Amino acid sequence: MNAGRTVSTDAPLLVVDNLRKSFGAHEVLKGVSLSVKPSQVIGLLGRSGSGKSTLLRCLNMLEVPSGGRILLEGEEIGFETTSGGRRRPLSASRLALQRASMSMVFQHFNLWPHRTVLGNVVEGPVQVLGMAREEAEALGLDLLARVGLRDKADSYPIRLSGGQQQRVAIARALAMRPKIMLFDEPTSALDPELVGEVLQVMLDLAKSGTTMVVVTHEMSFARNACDEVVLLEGGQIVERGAPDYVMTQSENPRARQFFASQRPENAGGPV
Ligand SMILES: Nc1ncnc2c1ncn2[C@@H]1O[C@H](COP(=O)(O)OP(=O)(O)OP(=O)(O)O)[C@@H](O)[C@H]1O
Repeated sequence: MNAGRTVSTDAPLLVVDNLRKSFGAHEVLKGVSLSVKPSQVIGLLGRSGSGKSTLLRCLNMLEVPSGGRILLEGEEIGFETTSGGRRRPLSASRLALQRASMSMVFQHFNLWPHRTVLGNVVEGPVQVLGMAREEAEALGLDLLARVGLRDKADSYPIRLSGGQQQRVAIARALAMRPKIMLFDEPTSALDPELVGEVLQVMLDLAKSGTTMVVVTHEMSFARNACDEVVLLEGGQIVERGAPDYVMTQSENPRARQFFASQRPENAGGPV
């Protein structure tokens, strides 16, 4: 257990079962299985090209898996079973609702430049969830306060630093009231001096019980915020477990090699 939180012992919120993904002849995910419990924070680690982003993108169907299943609270993501027992892809509108329950924060924040910060945060709840604008704005202001940007509500993204823009993107993702937050290397496009403020927001979310799956190269964050880290290599999970164990005690040669290759200043200490 990390970040001073209690992870629920409930049934898994998310189950990934034998997930496969190929791009043409290139098999990128070769049967990945994992589960995420409510309030758990899972770190996906591994070398460049090991399949971390592809795995995350498959979770909410930004990439359609080639095989396997993903279940959120027992409901299959992206597919439904007809009354005749046939499995078929979900309609676009139902898929949009499922996606909303697994909000994603990307490396590049992609805020709408012509909308204010608050406008960026409220658009999803209004358009996708059908929330009344007034309610969405109240929620948006609360979430902006949570990421330390309440005073920027009326600013336009261009006036904000990269770190601030990424914090807006986190508020925007939270506004969908997701069951799980997915983070795809949320700090890797930032100047080094802006990384800490984003990691701190993520650490606060972790402490407050947000269920999170995080692809990261930030070893200190993985160590301090994650309940479990999963090491991917060549599209397969080669090690998993508590961060301290996986990062410093595992006897698995691939894990030892991977963590030995990480920069020392990135391998421990505060976020
Ligand atoms: N849309 C795509 N079409 C073809 N190949 C892809 C596509 N997306 C990813 N790949 C390939 O899948 C492999 C895994 O990529 P992925 O981005 O999942 O790795 P990663 O572990 O997240 O790497 P990084 O840390 O560099 O982001 C790579 O060889 C990549 O080129």
